[in-house]
Amino acid sequence: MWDDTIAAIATPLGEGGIGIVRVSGPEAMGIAGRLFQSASGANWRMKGSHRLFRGRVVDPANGRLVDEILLGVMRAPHTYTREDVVEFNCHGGIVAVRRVLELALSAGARLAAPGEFTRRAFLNGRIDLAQAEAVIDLIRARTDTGLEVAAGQLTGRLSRRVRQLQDELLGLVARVEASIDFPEEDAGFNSADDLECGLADLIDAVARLIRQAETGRVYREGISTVIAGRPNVGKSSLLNALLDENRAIVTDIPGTTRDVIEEVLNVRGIPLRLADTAGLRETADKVEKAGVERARELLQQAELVLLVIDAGAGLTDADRELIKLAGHKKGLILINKSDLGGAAVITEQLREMDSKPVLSVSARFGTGLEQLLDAIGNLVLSGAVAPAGDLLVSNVRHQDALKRCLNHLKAARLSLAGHMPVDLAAIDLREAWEALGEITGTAVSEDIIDRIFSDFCIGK
Ligand SMILES: Nc1nc2c(c(=O)[nH]1)N(C=O)[C@@H](CNc1ccc(C(=O)N[C@@H](CCC(=O)O)C(=O)O)cc1)CN2
Ligand SMILES: Nc1nc2c(ncn2[C@@H]2O[C@H](COP(=O)(O)OP(=O)(O)OP(=O)(O)O)[C@@H](O)[C@H]2O)c(=O)[nH]1
Ligand SMILES: [Mg+2]
Repeated sequence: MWDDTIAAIATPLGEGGIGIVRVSGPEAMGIAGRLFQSASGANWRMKGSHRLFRGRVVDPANGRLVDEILLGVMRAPHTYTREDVVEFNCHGGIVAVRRVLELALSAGARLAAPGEFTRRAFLNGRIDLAQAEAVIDLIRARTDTGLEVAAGQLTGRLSRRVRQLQDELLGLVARVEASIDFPEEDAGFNSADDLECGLADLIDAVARLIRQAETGRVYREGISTVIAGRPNVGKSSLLNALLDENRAIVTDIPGTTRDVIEEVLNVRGIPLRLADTAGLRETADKVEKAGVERARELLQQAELVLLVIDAGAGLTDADRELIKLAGHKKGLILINKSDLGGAAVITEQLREMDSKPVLSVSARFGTGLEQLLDAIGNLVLSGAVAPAGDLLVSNVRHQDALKRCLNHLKAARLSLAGHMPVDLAAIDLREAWEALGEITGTAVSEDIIDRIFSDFCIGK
């Protein structure tokens, strides 16, 4: 437990219905006592936990009324942080909420660091590290599916599975170590076979989680997608049609888009991070040139490319070059303006080039867009081994720990199969166990904890 008390604004700054200042720590009740006057006059400090009291916040320095509020009172240990917590539910607005925070700070609280409430929940043992990370994933989720994956991890689903694997692993370690201590009793082949079986099962289980992790990551982080192509082919029109709003400027003048325009689109539960870019061409215009450079960079970085071709213009040499440029990338070729005709010829020409899957669309008339969304979903989740409702590892840090775990398990299997000294296998199994512990936070450095929580927002 900590001896200091932290405070922060827990709601977004701006005009809103309610704004909350949250205070946690041993002095939380004392601070509320100095600032809050209950409307009923009753002594709120004596009345149970998890209650709301109506009253006002008064500046103790001058006795001036600051706001009429509801005070939430939650007593340790059954709180978010496991410490005493009070929440000032103020009228939403920048001034009232800031003033109440300032008063809490002058009454003895310290401004909370990003993620510090959740960090205390972790360090005080209410949640483990994977659950703490799920809190931020939940806040950042951009689709229902992303939310579902995060919410599952918040309830400790992933943590339970990891602990289960750790237990099985400890069982194996115990048996291996027993054979070190009493080698003569372990002469029988059966127990060695048993051990290898148990190890093989564990390897399968961990490998499965790793295979599914890619799907989890996609739901959590989304897919960076670039809409690229020659000028005037209808890239911005396509962005607008997909978003169903006039987000980007569309004109019939080639070179209209200069800056990158980014929006997130929910495609079958996957957050598609779409970037509309400047049409790719050589140009003397300084501004357009800068835009073209950014477009090229994005084309290199993006995970998915939607390469747009103008059906009315036919397949040009510049199109062919772009197709080659994007050759190694995951993506689709979209023949836009299919309402003008000519798409069939281009499709045939593209088939000869043996490039990416081809779809005909018309951004202007909205045709082919459903097929486009399906194709993107299939492409992104191709090889997906799990539906979203399954337990999915979605965090790269967890994925990385699982991979190291798997490597140690395989090393242990090798040394057992090669009849190496069993101590070697025991060491690898222990390290595999520790790699799993990094996920739940039982074996993790202060550095990693710092890095995880510094990514949170203030007040969480
Ligand atoms: N006003 C408010 N809303 C909020 C939060 C909050 O802290 N305050 N939360 C967070 O920011 C989230 C809710 N999460 C929470 C999780 C656990 C506990 C808690 O008190 N847990 C106790 C059990 C309390 C009980 O049921 O008696 C415990 O686990 O011991 C509170 C909030 C979202 N909404
Ligand atoms: N007939 C037809 N015209 C379209 C279609 N999509 C876009 N256009 C027209 O094509 C022109 C260019 O559209 P934009 O969306 O600005 O093209 P762009 O690729 O973003 O162009 P730059 O930003 O200059 O690279 C506009 O006049 C659009 O109305 C379509 O599906 N059919
Ligand atoms: Mg454009």
